[in-house]
Amino acid sequence: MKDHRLINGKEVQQRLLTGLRAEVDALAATCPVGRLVSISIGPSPEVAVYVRGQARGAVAAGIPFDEQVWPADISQEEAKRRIVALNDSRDVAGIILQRPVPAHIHVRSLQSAIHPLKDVEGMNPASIGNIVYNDVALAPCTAAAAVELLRSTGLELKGLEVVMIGHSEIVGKPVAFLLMAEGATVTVCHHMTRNLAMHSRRADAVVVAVGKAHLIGADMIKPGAAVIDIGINQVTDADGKTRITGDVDTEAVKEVAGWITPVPGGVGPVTVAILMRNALAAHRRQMAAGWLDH
Ligand SMILES: NC(=O)C1=CN([C@@H]2O[C@H](COP(=O)(O)OP(=O)(O)OC[C@H]3O[C@@H](n4cnc5c(N)ncnc54)[C@H](OP(=O)(O)O)[C@@H]3O)[C@@H](O)[C@H]2O)C=CC1
Ligand SMILES: Nc1nc(=O)c2c([nH]1)NC[C@@H]1CN(c3ccc(C(=O)N[C@@H](CCC(=O)O)C(=O)O)cc3)C=[N+]21
Repeated sequence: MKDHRLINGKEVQQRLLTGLRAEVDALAATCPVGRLVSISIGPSPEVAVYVRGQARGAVAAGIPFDEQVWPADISQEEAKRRIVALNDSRDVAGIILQRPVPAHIHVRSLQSAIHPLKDVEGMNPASIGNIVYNDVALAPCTAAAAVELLRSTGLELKGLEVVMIGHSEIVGKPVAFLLMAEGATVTVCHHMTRNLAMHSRRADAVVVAVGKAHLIGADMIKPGAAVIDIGINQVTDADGKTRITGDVDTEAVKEVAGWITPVPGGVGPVTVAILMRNALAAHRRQMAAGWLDH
């Protein structure tokens, strides 16, 4: 039997991608969407899983996907030069720089080199700044995915008491800003928070992005609350097999929560769909700015 407490991220992904496909197809005759360029620097297994998902999502959305893997020993200057060339290419709709990058690369400097109109991850400081002004069309993908999943519960976001656990630049902070823009009351917790459970137990919705398996147990969640689990952790079972799990003890929390996103099959697939939505939004902004003939 289907468990209605478990939110199906794949279904949300498909719904988003189907809608995008219609919009992308409608543009094909007048001003077709350019390619989405994925940049990985050196090989990385974490990134490979994500990029595979992106390539599949791009096919479903009808957006050309250009997967580039730059040498692990590329210099900062050469990487920046290549990004600037992509900024200037008319047939590039968007650029995503996959993290992590090798230690000698200054990731923030490279993110700043991506033009804000092509910044599909919303990680350029100018893009992050837009979010503070409630201009949320190009928000960091994972943060936007968490909000989309919360929306899919049907809960009224206005006035919702949300606890965000984790305050990184790529996830926790943007989630807090996006939810504030929706009218939620947001508490942000992190590793210096004195009593995490005291905060999380009060919340109508808990969003978790920490990177610690089983951080959130059933005693930390108010009955009926929504739980959005962003964490990705590799764990080894008793039989020696490795698998991916989130930050939430899903089996236990599902007994008290009203809704919960599983890992895998929750936030991850929706993140991919949001990246495609951002690519289309970037394309439309370039059209509006007069960068493309149409
Ligand atoms: N599904 C997806 O699309 C994505 C998933 N992820 C996953 O989400 C997780 C978080 O990623 P990211 O934000 O980049 O990670 P970071 O390591 O940058 O941030 C982790 C955050 O958790 C906080 N924290 C650490 N320990 C605790 C604790 N015991 N209690 C409360 N807060 C704590 C840290 O606070 P402080 O800084 O104060 O130490 C920090 O703000 C990871 O598992 C990552 O793999 C990330 C990106 C995309
Ligand atoms: N600049 C940047 N932005 C990111 O957002 C970013 C990044 N770099 N580097 C790597 C991490 C990781 N990440 C994932 C997103 C989706 C899945 C995903 O779709 N996972 C599937 C599982 C896929 C499978 O196992 O084949 C799921 O959860 O169901 C996984 C991982 C984004 N990250």
